[in-house]
Amino acid sequence: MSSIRFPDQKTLDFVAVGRLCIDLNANEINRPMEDTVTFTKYVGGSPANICIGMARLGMQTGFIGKVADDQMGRFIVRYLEQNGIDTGNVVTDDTGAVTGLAFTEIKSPSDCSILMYRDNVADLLLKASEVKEEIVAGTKLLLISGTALAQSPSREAVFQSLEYAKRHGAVIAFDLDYRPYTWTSEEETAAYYNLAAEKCDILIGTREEFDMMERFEDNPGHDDNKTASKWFDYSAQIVIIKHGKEGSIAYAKDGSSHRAKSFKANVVKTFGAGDSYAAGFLYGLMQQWPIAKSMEYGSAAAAIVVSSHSCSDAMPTAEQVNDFIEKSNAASPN
Ligand SMILES: Nc1ncnc2c1ncn2[C@@H]1O[C@H](COP(=O)(O)OP(=O)(O)O)[C@@H](O)[C@H]1O
Ligand SMILES: O=C(O)C[C@@H](O)[C@H](O)C(=O)COP(=O)(O)O
Repeated sequence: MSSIRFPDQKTLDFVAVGRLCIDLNANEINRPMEDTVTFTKYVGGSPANICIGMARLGMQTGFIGKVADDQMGRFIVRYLEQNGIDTGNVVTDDTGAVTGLAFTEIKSPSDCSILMYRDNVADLLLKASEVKEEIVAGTKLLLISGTALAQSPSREAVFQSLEYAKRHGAVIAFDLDYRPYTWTSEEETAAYYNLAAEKCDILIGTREEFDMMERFEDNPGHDDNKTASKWFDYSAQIVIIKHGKEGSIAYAKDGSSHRAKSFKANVVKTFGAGDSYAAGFLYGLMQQWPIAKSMEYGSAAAAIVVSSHSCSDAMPTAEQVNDFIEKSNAASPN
């Protein structure tokens, strides 16, 4: 059994809070940005991608965020609605803020980077007073994402969501989603990440992201077990540390640990791996599957997304993930 108990009698399974942006993914792959001239537009932003992933897997979902009052903002809201995501708490900015853009550079299947345009973005202007208590009260699982902690007022909006989630018994997952360019100081970053993490039941991050959080601590060996153990003194029940293609390791409050390998994939680009992994893993936990099976599901969803051109639009359905796992296991048993 999964060690997490989700509340029942809620109208939504999953609500994410944070950024709604646009990804512009290079069409000409395997070359630098300087030589790239055309891009395909997708909805992006890590929490948006995870929410779309959960919706594709059949979960009842909703989003708390802010979009620009422009064509891009309307494109985002329309796409969420087409995917059955409740947009009742997606607020439209009225200050002239813009939509965040992420241009992706795909130099090779293993060498990808992102060029972010994030000055005066609408997503960081979500206010605490704009977070509706009823949407958080009505969900089994709330996901927060670290980038929304980078500035006020979005930072306070995240803490308000956490307060509502605690008040109404929602399980809270934190995808660390550390994007250095959004932050001004490493000390400030670590302080706010740690304050938020103390309140969360599930922490998911890469080794590098946890290293950033351990700025004030002593873990010179970057020991995963040491990293995870600390959080069990707070609210955490599961801590996952991701290691890219090397797979991931989960630690649970009951003292168990679980490793997941990555699946073989025809990798087009590396981004999107973490978001699809989070969606697949959280979906598994919500089915009350054991942690190891949920991790396998997340890894399979990630392999599907890294083999595709987009992040959001490539999020798989449960049927696609099941089929992928079956075929992969048949091709290379164990
Ligand atoms: N090249 C790859 N091939 C197949 N699966 C991958 C690859 N890279 C990552 N994954 C899967 O995605 C998961 C998350 O990837 P990771 O790179 O650690 O996260 P992030 O995208 O947040 O940096 C991994 O645990 C693995 O299962
Ligand atoms: O999060 C963003 O703003 C950009 C994403 O939409 C992007 O495509 C990406 O980087 C996904 O990140 P990952 O899943 O952590 O690899």
